[in-house]
Amino acid sequence: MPETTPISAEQSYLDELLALVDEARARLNNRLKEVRREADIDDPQGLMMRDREAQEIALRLENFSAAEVGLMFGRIDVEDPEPENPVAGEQSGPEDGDSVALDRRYIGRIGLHDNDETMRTLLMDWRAPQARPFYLATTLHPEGVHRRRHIRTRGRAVVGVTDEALAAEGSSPSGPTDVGKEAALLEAVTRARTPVMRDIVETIAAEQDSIIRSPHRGVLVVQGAPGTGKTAVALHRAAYLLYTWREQLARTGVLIVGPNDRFLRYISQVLPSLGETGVVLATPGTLVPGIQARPEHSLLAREVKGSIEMVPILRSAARLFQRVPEQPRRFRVDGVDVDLTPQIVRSARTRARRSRRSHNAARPVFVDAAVEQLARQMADRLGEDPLGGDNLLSSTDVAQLREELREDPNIAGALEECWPLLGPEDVLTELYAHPERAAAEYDEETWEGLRRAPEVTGWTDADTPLLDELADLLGFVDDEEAAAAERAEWLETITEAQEALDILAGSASQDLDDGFAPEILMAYDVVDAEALAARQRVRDTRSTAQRARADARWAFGHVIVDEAQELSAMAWRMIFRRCPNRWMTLVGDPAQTGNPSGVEDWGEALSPAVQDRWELHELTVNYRTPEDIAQLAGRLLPLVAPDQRPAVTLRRTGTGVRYSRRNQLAAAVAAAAELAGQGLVGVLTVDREAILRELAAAGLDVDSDRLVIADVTGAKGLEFDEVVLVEPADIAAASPQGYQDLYVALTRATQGLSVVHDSPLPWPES
Ligand SMILES: Nc1ncnc2c1ncn2[C@@H]1O[C@H](COP(=O)(O)OP(=O)(O)OP(=O)(O)O)[C@@H](O)[C@H]1O
Repeated sequence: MPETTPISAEQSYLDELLALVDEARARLNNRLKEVRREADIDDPQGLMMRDREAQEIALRLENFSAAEVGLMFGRIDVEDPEPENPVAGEQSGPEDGDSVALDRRYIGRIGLHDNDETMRTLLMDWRAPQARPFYLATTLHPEGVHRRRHIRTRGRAVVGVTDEALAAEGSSPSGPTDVGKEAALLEAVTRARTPVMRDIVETIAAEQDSIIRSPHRGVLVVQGAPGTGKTAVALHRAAYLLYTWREQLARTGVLIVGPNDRFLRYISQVLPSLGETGVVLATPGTLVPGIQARPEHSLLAREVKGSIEMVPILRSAARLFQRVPEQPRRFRVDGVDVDLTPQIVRSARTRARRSRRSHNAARPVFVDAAVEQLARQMADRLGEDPLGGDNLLSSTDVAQLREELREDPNIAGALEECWPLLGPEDVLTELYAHPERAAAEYDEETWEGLRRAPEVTGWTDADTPLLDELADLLGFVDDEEAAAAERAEWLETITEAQEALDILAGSASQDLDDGFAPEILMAYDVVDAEALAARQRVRDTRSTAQRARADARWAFGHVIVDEAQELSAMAWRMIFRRCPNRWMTLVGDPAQTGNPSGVEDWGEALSPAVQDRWELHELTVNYRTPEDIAQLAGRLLPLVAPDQRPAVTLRRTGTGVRYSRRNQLAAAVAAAAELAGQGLVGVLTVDREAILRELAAAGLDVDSDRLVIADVTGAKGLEFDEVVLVEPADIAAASPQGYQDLYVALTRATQGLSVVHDSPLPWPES
């Protein structure tokens, strides 16, 4: 009999768990095959249910695959009066001598139960409340944990265990603390980086855990220096909330907003639960359905368009479409002249504006008021009593006149010119063509920020919040109209389906004549137009995330914003519109604000939406940058955030800070790649295109996914093993937020930093 070691014991346990996973996976695969076989095209309802089931199974299979690596990573023996898995022979007692029962809990990426009727927990999901002591226990505050074990695995093999004695067993508060945790942590933070972020479930720190599991149902702001785990915490909180509030959030969805597409790709696979159907990942530029925004490069445009001043400017831009003609216009209706006078339009406009409805919703008020006055004018002319008595027309006659006026296309056209049905893009296009009209009270610089050459089309991410604001200001076409449109679309679909079937039926006989096997099932054999249309409809039964993404007015159950310091006042309004319940987690660092209209002060940014009803949490430990690089970045702190204290750096050393001349760039990048090995190199510069060309010409593989060449905006929130910083003085000088950008650039490296420059270094001497 080979001797049982802790590693072999844990290996047997892991084997048991993996067998369960394999079994569950086989069952799911079989069920998936069955579901696909059972699909009955004639039963739209059944089809929908099966589609859903297939989707769910696929998701669970994915979750199993994602959780398989590092399935279990920890174990605690913790005091529990009713242990589910009692620790055999260990009824150790505290000092007062009472015996205390211990429960052995294995902690992992997912939860697993025994298959029998006991449903005994074999593996505790890290998000379960009972797993929490694993993260919180320290020698000083053991939280009832007597022993904690960190289990390291590679593939399906256990490769190491580290034990810590926390309470009892002779541990003393003066003894070494958290050694196992530190070993696991050091291994995690020094690991080579890949283009996608890893989860931190094995080593979540207590200060991070309290944010992840915070029961706060309002706005939670998480602030911390670069590398303190803000992104990690935000994503793990999303996973935790999805686990804890599954029902509610599956229906309402969770929105996660990040600064750019590369960042969204970087975080998209951190946790399997983020792949759930209720999670929408978006940048502020993609939040308005149907708009594909490109980045806004003009600093002035970003500053002007992000400012809260845009609210009155947009309002007046929309009002400019509510026009009063200078001259009366005469129309002939039923042989009678009617004059649409400036007074009539002005008074109808006042009535509509006073209704306090949005522009489009107030349009019927405007039309009714104008028609009413035109009808009165017409009645005066038609029904005038030659003897000077009361008007001869009855109220029914006047009502009739109103209808005639309303249906007269010339009058309808004239009223449409005075108060048109508007879309956000109409108004913004007009505003950018003539900013001096709507922003008459502002200066030339503001107009410059708004103006756009007529040949430019499409929108930037600074325009998206304005389009969203306008959608609110103008109002959506009213719901009844929307329902009518949907009905019309539905009928059209049925007609199209019938036509498609007719064509199919025609070509099928052709095909059969051409010698096609008669047993090939033709669409018209199995489905008629109604059923086909119905099928399309059930196919359109989209997931929560799909529906939320397509609906500009979707109210998400929870909203998470990463790099929240980048949001302008207008972007905040857009985000808050999507979260009427104000249950949000906002993570960011004002010292890294690159957007000239971004956040300098949380209170100022949030007060318009929540006053002072928000909670601030701070993260204090930097897990990313080695000490030498952190110290260099720290020299900028007095310039970018004088009130902020630098984070405690977890890592003492990396590969160091190196300096070289500008003409040595290619060599510096090659050396960085050598040092990074399998890891990532980030080249950060103000001129991405030029550097890309230069490095390609020097023979470097610029297409490699291990080499990222980016400006600072494109590197926000990301990290690289080695960073090559090109001409830091240029970054500092490129914008009013140049030092903030430089601070971001200096804090991206997990191992080493290479500074390539001819210009003097822009940071203060130490
Ligand atoms: N408890 C932890 N255990 C192991 N690694 C951690 C832990 N917390 C954070 N990290 C790692 O530290 C790195 C930095 O984390 P993250 O990107 O979340 O920081 P951040 O505060 O968002 O940084 P920035 O402000 O630069 O965007 C990541 O690689 C993350 O996985």
